[in-house]
Amino acid sequence: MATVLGCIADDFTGATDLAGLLARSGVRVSLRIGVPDTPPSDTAPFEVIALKSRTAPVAEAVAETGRALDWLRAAGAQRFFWKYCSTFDSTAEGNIGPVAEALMAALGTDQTIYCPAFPENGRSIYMGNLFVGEQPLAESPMKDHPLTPMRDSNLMRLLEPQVTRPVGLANHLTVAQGAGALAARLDALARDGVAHVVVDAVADADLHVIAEACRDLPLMTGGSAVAMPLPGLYLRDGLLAADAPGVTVPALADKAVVLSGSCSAMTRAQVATYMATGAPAHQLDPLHLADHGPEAALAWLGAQDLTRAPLIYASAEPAQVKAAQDTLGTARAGEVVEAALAACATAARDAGARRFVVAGGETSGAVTQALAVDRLDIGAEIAPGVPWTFCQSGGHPIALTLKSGNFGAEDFFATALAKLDTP
Ligand SMILES: Nc1ncnc2c1ncn2[C@@H]1O[C@H](COP(=O)(O)OP(=O)(O)O)[C@@H](O)[C@H]1O
Ligand SMILES: O=C(O)[C@@H](O)C(=O)COP(=O)(O)O
Repeated sequence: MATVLGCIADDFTGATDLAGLLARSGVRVSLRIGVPDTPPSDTAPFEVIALKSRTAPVAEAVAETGRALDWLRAAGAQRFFWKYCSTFDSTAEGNIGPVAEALMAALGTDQTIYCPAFPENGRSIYMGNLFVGEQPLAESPMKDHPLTPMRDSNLMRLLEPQVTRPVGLANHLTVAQGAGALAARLDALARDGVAHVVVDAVADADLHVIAEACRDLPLMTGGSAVAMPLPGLYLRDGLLAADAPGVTVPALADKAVVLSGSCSAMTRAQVATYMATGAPAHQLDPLHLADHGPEAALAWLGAQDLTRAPLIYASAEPAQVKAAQDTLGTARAGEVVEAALAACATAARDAGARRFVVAGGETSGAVTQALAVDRLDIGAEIAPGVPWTFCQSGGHPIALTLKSGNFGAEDFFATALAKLDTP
């Protein structure tokens, strides 16, 4: 089926987040890991390409996104969505703005919108300022993010240094008046030459207004939530067949593994909660891994009953992470952990595991690559923004969930595994 909306996401967990919200509609969503080497075939109405471009050099991110755009156009898409983090993770150089401008140039469009709001996960925008729960972005834990510390909460000020053309705002007073008022505001801003429009949203109802007003723009940009109403609107517009088939959940053996490389506060709580259920667990120590490799972890895993879904985790308190980073360097500490979790993933698969719960964005990249997964079908959501996905690895059908560090409730791991049996 020709693709109706072509989406490009700047990281893997963000891509499954977007795909999961689109799949709430029941319409088939397909997610490609990286830009496919082959021309489009067996395409879905919603195609998402997951890139690992959030912190890549700007030129690299722009080039990779351009390749993704070309592939999605070949798949038939005429409308496009650029997905970045709901906390607007970026630096003064990019990559949100430069990629958006490059996409706009390629699509020949003079205006796009920016809406990272995700009310279900506590992200809202008012008068152009982004909030995480009740805290302005710059006062939230995101101020200390290791790669993209967010030290300003104002999206216009964050975006301005990243783009060459004027930035403006469509504020909540306009959005509250409905799609017609928002469309009129966007037109007025376009007449004034404003290319980049931040749009306020504090609730899902605002996202519906925005999607309604912007659904025919060549390019929309934002977090996952503003794309969520699009399938329903496209169905209404006749762009999508109502009987578009959903994803078929494969029959999977119940052997499972949980792999956690995220050190976020929420993931640490999820690790503790899962261990409290009595699940077998093994902690990775980056210093040990740097000297001896993952053999001890692999030996532990090899002795486990995979029907009990053992947990292997490196998740640690900030002081422990800092100690490992001080000794090994930040990059090396991350690499040894990611390599070990990747090795555990393939070992678990070879031992019969068919269900994988993975916590952490970088971790998800490492595990997905090790499992040589190139395409995911999107299934049921476990928590807002975290779906089960289905794919092939090593000739076997497997289920994989890639959880962003900040997402999910404390019982996420057990809930995820239970959900596969009760769709
Ligand atoms: N104990 C640890 N010490 C140092 N680095 C760690 C430790 N545990 C995990 N890491 C690394 O921290 C990074 C966590 O990033 P990521 O997987 O993206 O999680 P999140 O989504 O929470 O940001 C990974 O590179 C991981 O390998
Ligand atoms: O929009 C979001 O918050 C997520 O989809 C996302 O991008 C997550 O990134 P990580 O926290 O780095 O996994």
